[in-house]
Amino acid sequence: MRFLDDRVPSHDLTYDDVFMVPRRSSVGSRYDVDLATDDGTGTTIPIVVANMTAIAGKRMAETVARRGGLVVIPQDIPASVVSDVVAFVKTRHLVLDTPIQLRPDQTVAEVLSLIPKRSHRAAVVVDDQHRPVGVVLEDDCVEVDRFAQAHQVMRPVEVLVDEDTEPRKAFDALDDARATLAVGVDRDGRLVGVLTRTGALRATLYRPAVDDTGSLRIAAAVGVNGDVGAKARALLDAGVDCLVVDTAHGHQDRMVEALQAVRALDPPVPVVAGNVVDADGTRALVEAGADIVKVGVGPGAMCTTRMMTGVGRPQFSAVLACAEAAHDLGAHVWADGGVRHPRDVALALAAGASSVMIGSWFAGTHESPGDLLEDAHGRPFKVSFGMASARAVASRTSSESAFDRARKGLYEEGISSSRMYLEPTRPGVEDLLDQISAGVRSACTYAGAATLAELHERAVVGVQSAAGFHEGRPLPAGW
Ligand SMILES: NC(=O)C1=CN([C@@H]2O[C@H](COP(=O)(O)OP(=O)(O)OC[C@H]3O[C@@H](n4cnc5c(N)ncnc54)[C@H](OP(=O)(O)O)[C@@H]3O)[C@@H](O)[C@H]2O)C=CC1
Ligand SMILES: Nc1nc2c(ncn2[C@@H]2O[C@H](COP(=O)(O)O)[C@@H](O)[C@H]2O)c(=O)[nH]1
Ligand SMILES: [K+]
Repeated sequence: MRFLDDRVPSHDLTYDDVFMVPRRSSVGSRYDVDLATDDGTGTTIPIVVANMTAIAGKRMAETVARRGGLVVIPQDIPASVVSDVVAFVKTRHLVLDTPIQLRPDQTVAEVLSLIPKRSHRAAVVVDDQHRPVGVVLEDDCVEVDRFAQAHQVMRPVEVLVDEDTEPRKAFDALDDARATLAVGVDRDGRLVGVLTRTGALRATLYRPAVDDTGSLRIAAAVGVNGDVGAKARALLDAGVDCLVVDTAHGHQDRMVEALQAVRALDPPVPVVAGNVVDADGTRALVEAGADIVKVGVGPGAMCTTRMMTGVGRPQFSAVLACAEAAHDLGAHVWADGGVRHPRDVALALAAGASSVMIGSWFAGTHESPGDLLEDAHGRPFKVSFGMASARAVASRTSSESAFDRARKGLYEEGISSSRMYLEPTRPGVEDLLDQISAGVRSACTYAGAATLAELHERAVVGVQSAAGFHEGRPLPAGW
């Protein structure tokens, strides 16, 4: 990446401060761009979901890995639960989505509480042999007695496909039948998964992030406190594909010791560590054993660190400086936090990040772990909170004494409760991934890049005023 007309700015920059200029391109189509990363994580799109309890759970993990990204399970989750989550993700189908399954006698009240867990807004009713006997769509439950049972409201399975059916054939079958959901079964007729038309289309556009055995990939985080080696060992035994050693201030002795403990295990997976914002911090973590350095202090939507401490660095400059230092040592960086638009992802990649970590934006989706709530105007939202918020600290320290908990509770650097509204036209994380990958593919062709490495190499970035940023915003309601 270079700055436009080689004018290197004298101050640090955020994503909003910068823009990319188009360059002569020989990349004829946005579909010719390969979004795979080269950082050893095996991802085929440069998106990592942040290790935040309100965001990264098993449903998020399977959905994002199926589209080629990676989800980091937070450090606060008990090891036995992480083990279950990894086992769940590793057994997911690469094309079919995991449906909500109902017994025929489950009530409509239960159905309505479960359906919002899926952006396809449906559930499959199975018999005691696990064979599908019907499908319930949300519309089937309108003005129905809450104690009615699933078998009374379900509709017949309109499109039944073999689990190995080509996505395109499933798409055509759905189109012919004007049906919403194809139900996939194994050779014994037992339910394996479901597919919508959009799901079939996505199966042809994305490549899942899979391990050597063809199972979906997943990452998990450890903090820097306690027996880091033992915790990392447990995560490796559970089968995680990437270890993230995570703390607010990554450039500290305790992090270096934690990385040494992890390295002593000779982990067969990439090790990520952070967070830092400058070349010194990056070099310290790479020298202590990190393959990938996580960059960003303060840009996160739930983060109050900059307001509390004055510490941090505008994220575009932080990524640029850390990526340069990491590349010199043969390592990589993830740009962590502060992403609000697809353009921010493109700019972080242009600055040299191999992947971009997103948290809060994905909190407002069907796949985040929280319950779907509605505000007074009926707008759906989920509650999100920061990992250094009083709420997260209280849960992380629940086994400690009341005194220690109260003491730690004094140091909060995150928001404990925020509403993340679902975008009406993009309520699922896959809708957001579509939007982001479309934006990044397009950015690559504007830069004349067929890969992410070429984007970093070819990008020409200029610095703009607030008016410049403002001009780029769409004006759907005129002015
Ligand atoms: N990217 C960002 O800007 C930030 C991210 N976070 C996220 O919040 C989560 C919790 O992280 P964290 O608060 O580090 O908690 P951790 O549980 O990881 O503990 C951090 C350890 O580092 C010590 N420490 C020393 N200086 C600091 C400091 N300035 N801030 C925080 N800890 C410090 C703490 O000791 P003691 O408590 O005794 O001081 C504690 O032992 C992580 O997921 C982290 O990524 C949090 C803040 C900023
Ligand atoms: N200072 C804090 N930073 C936090 C907290 N919780 C998470 N984070 C950081 O934010 C990113 C995600 O950024 P987003 O803009 O996509 O939400 C995450 O990976 C952490 O580095 C917090 O409580 N305080
Ligand atoms: K912030």
